[in-house]
Amino acid sequence: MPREADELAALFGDICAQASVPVMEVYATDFTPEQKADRSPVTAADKRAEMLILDRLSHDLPDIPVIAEESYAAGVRPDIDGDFLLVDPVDGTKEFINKNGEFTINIALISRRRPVAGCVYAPAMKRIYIGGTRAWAGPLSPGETFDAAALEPVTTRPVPSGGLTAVMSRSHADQQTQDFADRHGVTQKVSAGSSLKFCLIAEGRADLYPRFGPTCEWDTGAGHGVLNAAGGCVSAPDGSEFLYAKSEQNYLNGAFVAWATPEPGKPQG
Ligand SMILES: Nc1ncnc2c1ncn2[C@@H]1O[C@H](COP(=O)(O)O)[C@@H](OP(=O)(O)O)[C@H]1O
Ligand SMILES: [Mg+2]
Repeated sequence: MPREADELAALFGDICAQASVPVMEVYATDFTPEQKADRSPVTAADKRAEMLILDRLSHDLPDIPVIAEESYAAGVRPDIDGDFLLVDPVDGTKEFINKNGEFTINIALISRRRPVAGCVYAPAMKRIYIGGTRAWAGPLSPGETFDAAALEPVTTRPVPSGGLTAVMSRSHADQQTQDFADRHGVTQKVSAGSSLKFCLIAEGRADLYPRFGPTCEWDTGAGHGVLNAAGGCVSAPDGSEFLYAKSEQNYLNGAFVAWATPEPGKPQG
């Protein structure tokens, strides 16, 4: 469904743009974070943006079930038996709370256990990424109308002769991740919050993103979709496929590595 994937990515862009309004309203206040049952933080922004996104999706794509971070935490668990949507209304909640701007709004479509369309929007950084058959990125201020025609195509970069740049979690970096980078020719390490890490590779500003700490499918689906469309891939550290729809393990991901190349660990010359 090539064209459809691009249309869906643009639809997700439009919905993320709209969802940025409540997110940035809360961001501008002295909000108080709460703790979820798993002790991870949540704010009014996550809840308000997720309600808006779910409203739009139920109207625009009524037949596709949705797994959304906050609803899932509250016990909403639709049966998945085919295509489904993943929603993370504020990925990088810690970055949101720390007010460093590195948080994103994420929507992805998963088909046959793989992302086929996605949008990652970083409203505080005023940048949006969408991916379907190809990937595009561009400036977008919170509350501005989304216009797919205003975006530029983005692609991953060939291996730089000076060594690889790895992008890693700002809040969840660990020794295993550092070791993987050191074993794979990384000469520069950059920290970033949220799904922006996939997007930095997608637009040719980094070469890999190793992640050994836990994430959930809604944290990765949209960024993974953008990266695939830009010419990269995501795999398990041993090179095996990184798949979605892991309902039996509560959509929890295992370790993965995002690469700038279409095959894991095979840098282009
Ligand atoms: N113990 C844990 N279990 C599941 N996911 C975790 C986790 N610790 C961190 N994460 C995930 O890592 C994401 C943040 O990644 P990063 O540190 O790269 O920005 C979080 O997204 P949220 O901020 O949406 O909760 C959260 O889902
Ligand atoms: Mg998240």
